[in-house]
Amino acid sequence: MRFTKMHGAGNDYVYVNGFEESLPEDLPGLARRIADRRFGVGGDGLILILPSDVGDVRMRMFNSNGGEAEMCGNGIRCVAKYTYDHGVCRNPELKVETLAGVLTAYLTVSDGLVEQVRVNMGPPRLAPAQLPTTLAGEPLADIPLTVDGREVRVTCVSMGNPHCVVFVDQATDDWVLGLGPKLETHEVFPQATNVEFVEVLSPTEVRQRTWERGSGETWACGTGASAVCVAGVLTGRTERKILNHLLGGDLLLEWDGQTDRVWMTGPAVEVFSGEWPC
Ligand SMILES: N[C@@H](CCC[C@H](N)C(=O)O)C(=O)O
Repeated sequence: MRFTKMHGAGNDYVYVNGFEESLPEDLPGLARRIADRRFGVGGDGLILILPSDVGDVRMRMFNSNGGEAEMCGNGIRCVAKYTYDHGVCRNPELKVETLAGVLTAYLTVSDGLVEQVRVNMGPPRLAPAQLPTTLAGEPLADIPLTVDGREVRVTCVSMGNPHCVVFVDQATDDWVLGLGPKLETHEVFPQATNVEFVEVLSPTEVRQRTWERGSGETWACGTGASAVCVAGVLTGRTERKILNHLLGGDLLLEWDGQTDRVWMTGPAVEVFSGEWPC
C-alpha cells in the first residue's frame, strides 16, 4: 500500500489515497501500527482520502491510538494539497466530506503547487450536548473544574470535535503533560476531549500547546487553534482575528461575527512517500 507522509505546522499524519490503494479492513489497527514512531512510519495518526457522494473527496482520520475523530484541521489542509498536487481533483475550491460535515478548502497555488490552504471550518458549536460535556452553561466560558485536586478554568468549544481550552500564564510541561491527559479523560467529557493550553501574548496573538485526544502532545492542532480563537472572544481575551503560534508553526484564525464561520489559514507540506506492507 502506497502512502505519503505530510504535515501541517508539524502535526504529521500518514496519508493514503483510497482512490488508488486498497485498504485493509482493520483501519484502527492499521492506524496504530503505521503511526508508531519506532516500529512504523511514524505520525500523529492516519488519514484516508476517499471518494465522496457529497463532496469532491471524503476524509477519514484516525488518531495514533486507532480512534476515529470527526475532523482534523491540519489534516484537511494536507488532504486539499494532496488532492490538487496529485491530480485527484484539480478544483482550487475543494469540498471535503468529514464526520463534522462538508467543509470547503481554498487553495493558494504557486508555480503549479499548493502553498497555503484557507479552510472554512464552519460555526463553533457551543451547547454542552454538542461537545459533549456534562458541564452546564452556554457558552461554557471560564468554567471552574477540579482536576487532580486542582481548580482550573475551562472554555469548551466544539469544532465538530471536542476542545477544552485552558488559558495559562505559561504553557509548561506541568500543564501540558501533567494535566493534559487528566483533562482528556475527565469524567465531564464522556467522549474525551482535546485540550489546548494557551498564553495570550496580545489581543491578536497567542501561543498554544496541545494535548490531543488519542494522540498525546502534538506540535499543532487546526481544530484546536480554531477553538482557541473562539474561546479568546468568548472570554474577552482576544479579538476575532488572531495569529496562533504553535510548536510546529503558525496558523491564522478568524471567527467572522457576521457569518459565525471560523476561518483557518496555514501551510500543508508533503514530506516523503513510501510503501507499507499490508
Ligand atoms: N490534529 C487535528 C485534530 C485530530 C483529531 C483529534 N485528536 C480528535 O480526536 O478530535 C487537527 O489539526 O485538528
